[in-house]
Amino acid sequence: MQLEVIGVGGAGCRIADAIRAVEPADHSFLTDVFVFDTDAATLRRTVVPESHRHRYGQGTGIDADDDLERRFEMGETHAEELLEALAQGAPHEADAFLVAVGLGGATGGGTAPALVAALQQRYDAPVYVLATLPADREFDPDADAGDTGPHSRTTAATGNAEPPRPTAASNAVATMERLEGLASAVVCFDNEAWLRPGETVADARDRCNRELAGRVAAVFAGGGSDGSVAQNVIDASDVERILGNESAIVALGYGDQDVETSSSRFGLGLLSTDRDVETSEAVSAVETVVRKGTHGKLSLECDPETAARGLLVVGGPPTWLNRQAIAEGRRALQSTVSGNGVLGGDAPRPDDETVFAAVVLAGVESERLEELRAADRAV
Ligand SMILES: Nc1nc2c(ncn2[C@@H]2O[C@H](COP(=O)(O)OP(=O)(O)OP(=O)(O)O)[C@@H](O)[C@H]2O)c(=O)[nH]1
Repeated sequence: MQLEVIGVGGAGCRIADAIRAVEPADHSFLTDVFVFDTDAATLRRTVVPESHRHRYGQGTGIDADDDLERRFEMGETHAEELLEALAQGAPHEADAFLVAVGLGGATGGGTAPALVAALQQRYDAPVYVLATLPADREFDPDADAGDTGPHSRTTAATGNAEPPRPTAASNAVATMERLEGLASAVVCFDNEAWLRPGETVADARDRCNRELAGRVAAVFAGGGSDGSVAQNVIDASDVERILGNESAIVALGYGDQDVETSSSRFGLGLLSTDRDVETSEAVSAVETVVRKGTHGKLSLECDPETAARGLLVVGGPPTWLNRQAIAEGRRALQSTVSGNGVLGGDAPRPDDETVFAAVVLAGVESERLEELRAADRAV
């Protein structure tokens, strides 16, 4: 499918950049990647072409004000301008939009609701939101036991200082509420669960963004590449069926395993040939990655059994994609989620040396969102 990615605010721009970086050369799935921010420096740091960067809101005074309510108004004022900026690309060719944003701040969280509403109105394609949730240590001085000292925002590892964001939980909750009923679905990535003890978001963000971008690519870039055809292509309408159009909360799972795809007849790598793959090892690899994808670390911690719908994409070198094992993986996912809407597909990647499973759990219930609401109420 063809996805149009729009990053808004600091986190959104960096995540959009990271998604662009993982687009496989032999399998493009992005119509365009745009980055929007009030901050020129953030835009400059992306590798997105200048034609696809847009600075907005300067000179209004609001860009210097971090009050989220005022930023919601600013979002509404500028939504049309942002849609116009998309005309530098080919938004009409997109099967879906993905608006990436870090919840907790004012810029991205303030702009995303109006931008999502405007995109929904202008285009027929679904508009998904990819949202990071703030970590406790950003707004709660006592949260991270691994900190280097009381109320410290500097880690011993890198010294990456960050100003606290006392309103991060409240901002995240307020933006989530606004997105309800506007976004087709909200894919969440919880920074709290992905930061290591003592790390700040600034320390961890490149690693987190790579992780998230890899999951996004694995889901949205389904299908074959380099002339190899998937047995079961996951297309835009499959993704739409699973993500829905009712602002479902979505968690992404991922598991992979390196596999040997060639063998050397003389032991020195002089004559390397495609290796025969035993059925049992292919089955075992698929089983392993599906298990990791479903029960390993999710982008948002939740009980997979609360999911209303699920999607499984298994990819890798074609000889490793055992059809029966993939079908069995889909059945296993079906028996895990509570609803009965589960789809599965394969993504042959002849040049890869990794078998992977990407899992989408849609309509999940997550305690983390409840924790953020509680933190908001406690302010
Ligand atoms: N995963 C991830 N999270 C990030 C990143 N940068 C920031 N965040 C998170 O996103 C939240 C919002 O940060 P930004 O995106 O920089 O904020 P903004 O939308 O530009 O808004 P302001 O800085 O308040 O103007 C933070 O509270 C962090 O939780 C990033 O690169 N990756």
